[in-house]
Amino acid sequence: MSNVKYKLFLLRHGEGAWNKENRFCSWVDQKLSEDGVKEAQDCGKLLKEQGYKFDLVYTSILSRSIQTAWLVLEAMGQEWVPVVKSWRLNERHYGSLIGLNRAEMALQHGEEKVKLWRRGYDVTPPQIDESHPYFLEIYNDRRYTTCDVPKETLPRAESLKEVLDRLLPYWESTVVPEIKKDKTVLISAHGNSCRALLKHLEGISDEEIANVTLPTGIPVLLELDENLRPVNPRQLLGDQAKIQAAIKKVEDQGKAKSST
Ligand SMILES: O=C(OP(=O)(O)O)[C@H](O)COP(=O)(O)O
Repeated sequence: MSNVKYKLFLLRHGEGAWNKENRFCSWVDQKLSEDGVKEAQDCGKLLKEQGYKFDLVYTSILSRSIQTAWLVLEAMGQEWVPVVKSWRLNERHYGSLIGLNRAEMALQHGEEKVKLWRRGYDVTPPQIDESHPYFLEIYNDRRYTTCDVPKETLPRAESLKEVLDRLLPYWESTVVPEIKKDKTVLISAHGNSCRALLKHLEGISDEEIANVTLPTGIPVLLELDENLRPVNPRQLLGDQAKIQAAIKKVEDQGKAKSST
């Protein structure tokens, strides 16, 4: 359409080891699985075939989003494109749920409760504390001394709303000015940081955002007007039947099932 001024790409990283194991990964720094590497490479190939060219890539400071960005750029032959990282694009902090298996949680607490924890817009899970098995691994990691806030003030659990609250200042101050310089931007981030940004850009209601699911490794193209408002519906690029199956798989992760 004629009033499309900017193209923005959002991408949830390729599958990580804990996506496969159906565990809440969040701020634990899992690498991509073998399938996840392939998803990222396939994503890069698709974007290359379709002729897209990036000027700037933003990632979180979690390895799976950075690795995905590298693999996409490599497959596109655009390795030189600058990559900028911020904790503000990190996955939602799942608090004390980190490391737990979703299907087992559904067995213990019921599928509705797990759905609420996963998709309730303003629902913050219980905070992580020092007794949690992954607390030290997260908060003793040197990357969290490099953030634009003191380590002590970093979140200990977040709702999707709180993700948007920490992401929005970065979006406005850092990403938007680059887009307005006509740069084609790829944001290689996470299921929930991308959902938070989509909610903001598309004006999705608190209720409706619960029904938006992003599969791993599938680029989302947003066509925006000069005020960065979407002009056309978002496009998930690739084989639509496969994309629908991948969305269903993510939604089904919260169904009750014993992992033994
Ligand atoms: O780490 C996570 O997402 P990510 O794989 O996009 O980084 C979360 O565990 C996503 O879980 P959810 O789909 O239950 O919100």
